[in-house]
Amino acid sequence: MSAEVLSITGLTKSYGSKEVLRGIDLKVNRGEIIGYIGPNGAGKSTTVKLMLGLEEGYSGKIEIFGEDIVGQGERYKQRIGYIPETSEMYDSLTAQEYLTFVAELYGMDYDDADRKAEQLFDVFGLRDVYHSRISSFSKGMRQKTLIVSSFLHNPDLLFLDEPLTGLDANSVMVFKEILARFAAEGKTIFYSSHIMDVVEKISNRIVLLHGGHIVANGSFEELKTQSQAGSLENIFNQMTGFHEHENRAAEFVSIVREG
Ligand SMILES: Nc1ncnc2c1ncn2[C@@H]1O[C@H](COP(=O)(O)OP(=O)(O)OP(=O)(O)O)[C@@H](O)[C@H]1O
Repeated sequence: MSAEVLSITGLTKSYGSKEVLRGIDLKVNRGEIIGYIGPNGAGKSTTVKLMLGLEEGYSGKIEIFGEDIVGQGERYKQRIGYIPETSEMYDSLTAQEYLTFVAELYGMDYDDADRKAEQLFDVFGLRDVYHSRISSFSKGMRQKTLIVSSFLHNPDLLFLDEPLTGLDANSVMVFKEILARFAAEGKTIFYSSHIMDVVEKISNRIVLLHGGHIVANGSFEELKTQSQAGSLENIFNQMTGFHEHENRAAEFVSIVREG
């Protein structure tokens, strides 16, 4: 497999008159963990949805596994795993029904998917609820189900949008280790999150989207040197021009108190 897994050139996307992406260029290689960050509404999910073919109507070029996604049909998606930001799960299904259903969509054999899903559930301590309905699951259990569903077919490229939502501290440790091991094996991970200390630690490269443009693209060490800030949180504040957290907080508190 060639080193370049993902290439975005001159990507623009608008919703009505609102220009969300204003010309994005990005190349991602095999085995990289890219921390894709930016303020709320910056267009992170939009970028991911365009790459997955879930949103249409863009200009520019998106190549995945060396080919333009236009004209690839559904084929390239079989090699992709996706944890969406918010997900509509089929609550009335059991975990077993849901996971085997998703796996079959990815072309897996039912029995293989069933055996593997149950084993993966067991790793997360969920074997006892493999046959329970998703509607009875806690937030963390649902998230673990999504994690299992995104990895079940052994994808080469993963788009993970806030994947730690609802996970307890022990499960977070397991999941971070899983990502590091997969990246070392050559899987490529596109990781979108607002939890800056995790992004700082797990990413080989951090890409910051702001105002429709990529305003930073480098390792944490490189960004730290460029911006003279100590943490990714500070780099984020600085590069997005945000210096007023104290004023905003004081205003909020005062309105609540007086209103
Ligand atoms: N289907 C849609 N129709 C109209 N506007 C949309 C649509 N989807 C997204 N947007 C707008 O595009 C912008 C980018 O949204 P997007 O969800 O990509 O941001 P994000 O960076 O993922 O934000 P967050 O950090 O809050 O998840 C927002 O202003 C949003 O309102």
